[in-house]
Amino acid sequence: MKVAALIPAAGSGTRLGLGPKAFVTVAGRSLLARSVAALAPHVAEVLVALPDGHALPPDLPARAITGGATRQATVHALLRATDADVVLVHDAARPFLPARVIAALCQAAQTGGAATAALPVADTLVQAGAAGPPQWGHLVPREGLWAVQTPQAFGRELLLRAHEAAARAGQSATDDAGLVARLGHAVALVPGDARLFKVTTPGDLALAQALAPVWDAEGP
Ligand SMILES: Nc1ccn([C@@H]2O[C@H](COP(=O)(O)OP(=O)(O)OP(=O)(O)O)[C@@H](O)[C@H]2O)c(=O)n1
Ligand SMILES: C[C@](O)(CO)[C@H](O)COP(=O)(O)O
Repeated sequence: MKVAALIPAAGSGTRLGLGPKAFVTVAGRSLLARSVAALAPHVAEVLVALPDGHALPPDLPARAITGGATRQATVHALLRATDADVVLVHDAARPFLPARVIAALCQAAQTGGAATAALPVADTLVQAGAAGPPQWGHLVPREGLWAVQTPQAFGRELLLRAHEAAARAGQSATDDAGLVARLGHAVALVPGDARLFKVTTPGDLALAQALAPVWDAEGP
């Protein structure tokens, strides 16, 4: 059973404001390098999608393709560039990836075909009111709600079928598990980790910079 890691790293990092986010460094190592290093020991190959005109740093154990205009298009291109049986799709923007989560996802995907890291929601959730400055609209019951992370793991053929169905229907999604669920296929929710937060804003980068010394000392 060949397992490949597919790393969408072709985003422009608009919300962070520091250019292509994959190359932003935390404690001397890029977000991309951190994600590749976490995944490489667990898979047969690592495939990275980069922004057009960018090359993979020479020392990374991975090969690269050019990504698409959206994360969904990027993952679709990654799927077409590998012959693996199982794929682990992981955002380069989530640099702190525990080995425990990788192992659990691979197991869940081999058992049921589709799985995602996720965490039960721990905050009170509110839907903001209509127009104007954000105000309390109404409470969203959090019981049974999970926040979806990556990695997400799938049989490659299943995920490719989900992407092709979405492309035919002109449907978009912010992740891959949602596309598979839209086919009616079960997706296991595998307990993720608070450290698997996505570096999206300057505040997230500050958090990553504070965590990196602890993470680098204890290892994944
Ligand atoms: N066309 C795109 C857009 C996003 N991504 C990747 O998808 C992951 C999650 O996306 P996000 O955190 O939104 O990254 P950006 O799109 O770069 O951020 P922003 O939306 O702020 O521009 C990132 O690893 C990003 O590189 C990608 O490969 N191709
Ligand atoms: C895939 C993802 O990380 C799951 O939570 C998330 O949907 C990515 O969203 P983004 O806006 O592309 O960062």
